[in-house]
Amino acid sequence: MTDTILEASGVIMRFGGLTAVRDVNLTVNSGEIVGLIGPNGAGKTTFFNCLTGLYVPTEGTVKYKGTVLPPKPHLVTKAGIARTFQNIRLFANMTVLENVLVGRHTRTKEGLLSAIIRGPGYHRAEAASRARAMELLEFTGLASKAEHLARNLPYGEQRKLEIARALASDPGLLLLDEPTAGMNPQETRATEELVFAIRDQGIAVLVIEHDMRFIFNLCDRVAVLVQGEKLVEGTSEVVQSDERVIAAYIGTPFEGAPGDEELAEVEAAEASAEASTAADAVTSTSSKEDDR
Ligand SMILES: Nc1ncnc2c1ncn2[C@@H]1O[C@H](COP(=O)(O)OP(=O)(O)OP(=O)(O)O)[C@@H](O)[C@H]1O
Repeated sequence: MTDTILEASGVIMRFGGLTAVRDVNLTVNSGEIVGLIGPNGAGKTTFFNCLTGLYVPTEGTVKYKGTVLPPKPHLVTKAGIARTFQNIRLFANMTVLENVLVGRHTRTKEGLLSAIIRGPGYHRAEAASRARAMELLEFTGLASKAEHLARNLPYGEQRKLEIARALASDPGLLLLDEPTAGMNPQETRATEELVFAIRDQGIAVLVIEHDMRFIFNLCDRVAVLVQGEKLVEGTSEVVQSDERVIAAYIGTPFEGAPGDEELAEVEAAEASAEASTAADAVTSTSSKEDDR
């Protein structure tokens, strides 16, 4: 039996006359990585915002582990859903470790009074939070940068730090909004590994991404939004070969379509093969001339 942890039913989000999300149903089961793709303006981020309490859907319900979520982001986090944002939202002048500690606050029970008095309970809780935060920095490969200011991290590591901070709330479901935006191919590959490792820790993942290779490698299931509506949903194999998806979004069949890097490699290999054929031709002509 599958264990559904997120269940969005009939979600509609209107902004005045514009309907950004149209009657979308989506589930995420425990242990799953689910992708949400679609062209720019399809409603993906708006849908995420409806799931995380940033927007109250005009219609529809969102349940996490069978309970309707409260329409407040911090309560949604407390319930067990964490997220990252399309545009990095770190505390730039805080250290890497402090950023993760901020993400931990929904899980610390110590109140304001305890923080002011700074009694033994406070110190114990703080030590436990630091230990957990360091564990997460180890997990995301940022431990050696714990004391660096967040703003001094390279871009790819800032994105990783956002993930570490989201994990600090001990979520059961992690929502990632374009986690590889602006990354080079190596960083993208490392992010893919990180998401698999997160899933292996028992955290389900729902991810928005424009990088189709990343999505199709990673996801157990992919849903496609077009103009606010869910057009198709299925396994990577089903979605990437669906004619409607190819027409509406991908443009050309995904299979075998090389990325820019691969294209450059192929062209370089062809150019070098042509050059060596030409060189062979010159050598063989001159050796024929020598033979005469
Ligand atoms: N707060 C808002 N007020 C009014 N319109 C909005 C608001 N947020 C989003 N929209 C509109 O809703 C539609 C869906 O936008 P959304 O950002 O959700 O798309 P998206 O699929 O995430 O796009 P992208 O891939 O470019 O991030 C767009 O037409 C957008 O202009």
